Amino acid sequence: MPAVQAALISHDRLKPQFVEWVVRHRLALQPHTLFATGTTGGLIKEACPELNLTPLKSGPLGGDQQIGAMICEGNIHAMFFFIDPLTPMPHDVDVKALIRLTALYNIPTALNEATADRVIAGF
Ligand SMILES: O=C(CO)COP(=O)(O)O
Repeated sequence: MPAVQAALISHDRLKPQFVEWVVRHRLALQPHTLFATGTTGGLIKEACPELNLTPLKSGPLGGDQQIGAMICEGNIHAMFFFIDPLTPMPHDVDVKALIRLTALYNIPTALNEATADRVIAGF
């Protein structure tokens, strides 16, 4: 697959699982330009400093909306977002809006590990 710009995001409870997933797939991710919400991005940078990753704002502070704006502008081509379906979030509306935009713009979107494994297989 030609180089894509991908978004990497995880809610707190899934962050250990998500970072492990990124480490496992770092060779597949390496050629691509990656953007992440703030806390997720910081953890990925610690685990895989070789990745070309730009952290944005933390999700609750507008990071999901930043990713959504990039999708609208055609600058995100895939999203890996381990969502937590069991924890209420203050920025739930931002999460919903982001997922809506991935549907609207037909962006390959992985909301759990099983889907992420299949989407990354196409990279
Ligand atoms: O809350 C998030 C996505 O909704 C993730 O944000 P952080 O990566 O800053 O924790």
